[in-house]
Amino acid sequence: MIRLDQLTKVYGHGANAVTVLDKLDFAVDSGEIFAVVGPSGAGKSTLAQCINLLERPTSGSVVVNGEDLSSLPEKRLREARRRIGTVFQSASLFSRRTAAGNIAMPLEYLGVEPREIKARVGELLERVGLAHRANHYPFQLSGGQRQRVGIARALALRPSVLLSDEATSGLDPDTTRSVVSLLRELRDDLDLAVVFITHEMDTVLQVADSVARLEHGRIIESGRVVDLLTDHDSALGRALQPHLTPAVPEEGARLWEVTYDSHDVPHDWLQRISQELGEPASLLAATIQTINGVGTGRATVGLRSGSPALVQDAFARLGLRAEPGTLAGTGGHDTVRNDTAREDAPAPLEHAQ
Ligand SMILES: Nc1ncnc2c1ncn2[C@@H]1O[C@H](COP(=O)(O)OP(=O)(O)OP(=O)(O)O)[C@@H](O)[C@H]1O
Repeated sequence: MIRLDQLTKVYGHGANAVTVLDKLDFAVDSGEIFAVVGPSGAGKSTLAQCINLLERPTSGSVVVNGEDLSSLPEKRLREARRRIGTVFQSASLFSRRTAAGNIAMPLEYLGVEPREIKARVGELLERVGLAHRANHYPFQLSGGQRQRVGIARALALRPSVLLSDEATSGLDPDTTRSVVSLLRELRDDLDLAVVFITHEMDTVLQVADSVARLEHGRIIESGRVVDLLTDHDSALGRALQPHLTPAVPEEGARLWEVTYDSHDVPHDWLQRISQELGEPASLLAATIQTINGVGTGRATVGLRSGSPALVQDAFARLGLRAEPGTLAGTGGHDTVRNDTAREDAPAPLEHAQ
């Protein structure tokens, strides 16, 4: 497991000092994927460099399996760094080395026996599904395959922590899904603590067990993904939901924005709402998914019922929260970058597309 205690990074001195990371605290257990999301300039790259100790924190500590790595002298630090494997954006492979040659590099630096290197590299290629590409050079591999080589290289020294620094940024959606599913497999099979740094909200939902939002060097909200998604008051939970554009309801119907407000919502809730209110409920938009066995999501529903209190009570009895909606749609955002604008300024009805 990895723990950050009051991790702070200040660049510059005196009047020129800039606090880029400000007393960050979080812990990631073995077998857990913890995402850190944040807009450009939030401090994500600096955080990645402090976690793998390419940068020394100004204060605070990075503790891996109980040992404070940030206070180690340089020589011992080199050894301790092996406990953290890093996957970078675009894999950062050496173009003159084959896939196998890239994966072998950390082992070669350590002076591991060639026979042992060969066996370990073979095992790692197999592990990431690239045994048939061992002798291909990076330019002969797809973006997703290069990223798999990067992951295999990061695992070469059997780390207990895997740091993914924007590893899926720039990949197409299918490739992202396949890299994410590999990371989840590795989390389970190798019991890794994975720190997944990204600016892509969509990917967080696919990969993470927990998530923290970093802004201006501070964690402003964090929690288990499933808890955030079922917490109506969570800005991060809302930002994690895909954006929805509801269909236009039939005349006279009122829009309701419905969110899962409990871990225990029946699958047939729409039917039950219709039965309870004695009228058809039209589903105008919905994004519903199961995360760790818990149903989460949001929907836009059209209803003619007159009494808002009656409608809200009916939804509440099923573990759902209903608020009067607008045609501007519900939901979150593809990336962190644009969501402040959307949250602060929901489009009025007449501007709906
Ligand atoms: N060596 C440095 N000296 C001074 N300021 C720095 C240094 N490195 C980063 N910063 C500042 O720290 C802040 C955070 O930068 P960082 O690159 O960590 O953000 P980021 O979230 O990774 O952004 P992006 O997503 O755009 O890469 C920025 O304001 C940046 O200008």
